[in-house]
Amino acid sequence: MKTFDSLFAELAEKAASRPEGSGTVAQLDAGVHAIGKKVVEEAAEVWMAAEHEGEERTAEEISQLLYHLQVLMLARGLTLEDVYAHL
Ligand SMILES: N=c1c2ncn([C@@H]3O[C@H](COP(=O)(O)OP(=O)(O)OP(=O)(O)O)[C@@H](O)[C@H]3O)c2ncn1[C@@H]1O[C@H](COP(=O)(O)O)[C@@H](O)[C@H]1O
Repeated sequence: MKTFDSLFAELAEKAASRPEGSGTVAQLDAGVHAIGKKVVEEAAEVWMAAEHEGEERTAEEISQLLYHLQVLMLARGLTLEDVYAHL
């Protein structure tokens, strides 16, 4: 099963190798402003799912929020250690 750390490693590799058709590369090219909007959008979807939908939908929305947070980290050149230092 994919984990937060293994997804980040996968996304970092995509950012470096820039494979054709990668949504992550497209997001990174769109920039911090666009990625930030996706983070806010996904956060709202997490909130709505948690209030009005079931566990499965809520978990799915949370996974999407985690993904977009990781893309934002990469766009800003942050590592997992940079974030974990504050946990
Ligand atoms: N885990 C994810 C992931 N979670 C969410 N997303 C993106 O976030 C979107 C979800 O947003 P919504 O559900 O709001 O759908 P939407 O509004 O129709 O999406 P958009 O039109 O805004 O793209 C999806 O369409 C994906 O673009 C993800 N995109 C990629 N991954 C994983 O990241 C890795 C690299 O992916 P690529 O860079 O695409 O190869 C792979 O392992 C993927 O499984």
